Amino acid sequence: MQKFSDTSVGMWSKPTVRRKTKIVCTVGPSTNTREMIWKLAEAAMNVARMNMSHGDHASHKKVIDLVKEYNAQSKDNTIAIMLDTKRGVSTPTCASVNYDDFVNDVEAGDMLLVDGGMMSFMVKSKTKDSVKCEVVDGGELKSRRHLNAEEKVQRYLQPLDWEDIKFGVENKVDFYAVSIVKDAQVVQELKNYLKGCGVDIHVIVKIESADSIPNLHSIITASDGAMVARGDLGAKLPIEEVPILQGKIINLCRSMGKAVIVATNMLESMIVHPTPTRAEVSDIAIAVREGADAVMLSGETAHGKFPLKAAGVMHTVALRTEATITTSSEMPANLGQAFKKGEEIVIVQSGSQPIWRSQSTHNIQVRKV
Ligand SMILES: Nc1ncnc2c1ncn2[C@@H]1O[C@H](COP(=O)(O)OP(=O)(O)OP(=O)(O)O)[C@@H](O)[C@H]1O
Ligand SMILES: CC(=O)C(=O)O
Repeated sequence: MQKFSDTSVGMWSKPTVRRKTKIVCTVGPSTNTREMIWKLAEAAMNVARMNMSHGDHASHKKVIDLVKEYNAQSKDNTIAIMLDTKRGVSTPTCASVNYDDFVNDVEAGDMLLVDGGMMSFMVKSKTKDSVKCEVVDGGELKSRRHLNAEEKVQRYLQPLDWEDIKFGVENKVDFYAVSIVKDAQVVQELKNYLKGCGVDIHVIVKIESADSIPNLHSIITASDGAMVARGDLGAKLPIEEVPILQGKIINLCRSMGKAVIVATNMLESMIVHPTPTRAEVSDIAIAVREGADAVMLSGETAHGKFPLKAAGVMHTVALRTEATITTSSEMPANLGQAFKKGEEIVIVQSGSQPIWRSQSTHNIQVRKV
């Protein structure tokens, strides 16, 4: 059990000035109590994310109920609920992968990246149900680490994903974040299913594989928004491509009137330290200036020592950065282009979910017709 030295919520009572960029907080062992959800909600959280790689349905249901309880009693604040359907891997002694076709999808010579590239294994041989590897970059294999097989694992919705999706429908969540979407078909399949269930759950595609990059436009068109999942992106593509892709995905989403979340490592050092690095602060400010609708905390709020401080830093940095964005000097990239004399334009208030856009600086998207 974690010991929390984070008693700092009193430092920032519920913000009186409205922040426009939304904050997604991953709820985990550090924050899954009534007290912590209340404090996070009052401090900064707009969306509670549950990572289905960890915990079980019973523990996630408890969090969903607490968030709904908070919403029911709160007069002026609503927290949205997001299920991240990603599934994890491994036990501490012998790695096992809960991906059905894993053995068929890898070949001798493939490099497997573990825990966002912290370790790598080269595939040597395989049997009907196991894969033998040589350790290339070693390290400590903790439980439930992610494993990426470079470009080989072609992802589609797995039986376990469907269990999570049905769980989300039963519990009326607001968003799914769907992992490793290779093409728009996966999104369509899910959207059709949700339509059949008569529920209004928005689908956020996680852009986290090189495979999805050529199909970005169609994937995002089919979805309600995208998440720049920098952890996996950085494990599968050269790391220097990540900030470039972040800018591209944000611009694309904005030009299409879709929500966009920037995720992973935003305040990573605050998992163990009470203050962030200056680089982390800049990272949040850059995402806000680039036009992200939301920024996300992962381990910082899920299992960190200072979840409330981390949420507070994200709040103040986003708020301060927004104050420097003026519509005259910092118009979205697509605006100048759209307003050429003689061209027809449509102005759309993007996103039907007020949780994302109603108070956003980035809420008006313009595109050519
Ligand atoms: N519901 C939970 N129960 C237990 N631990 C959790 C839970 N949610 C998150 N964690 C812990 O917090 C860490 C960070 O959460 P996060 O959602 O970033 O997951 P991740 O496994 O690192 O990867 P990803 O974000 O790529 O899915 C996890 O690795 C896990 O140790
Ligand atoms: C959030 C996530 O899944 C990633 O960054 O890979």
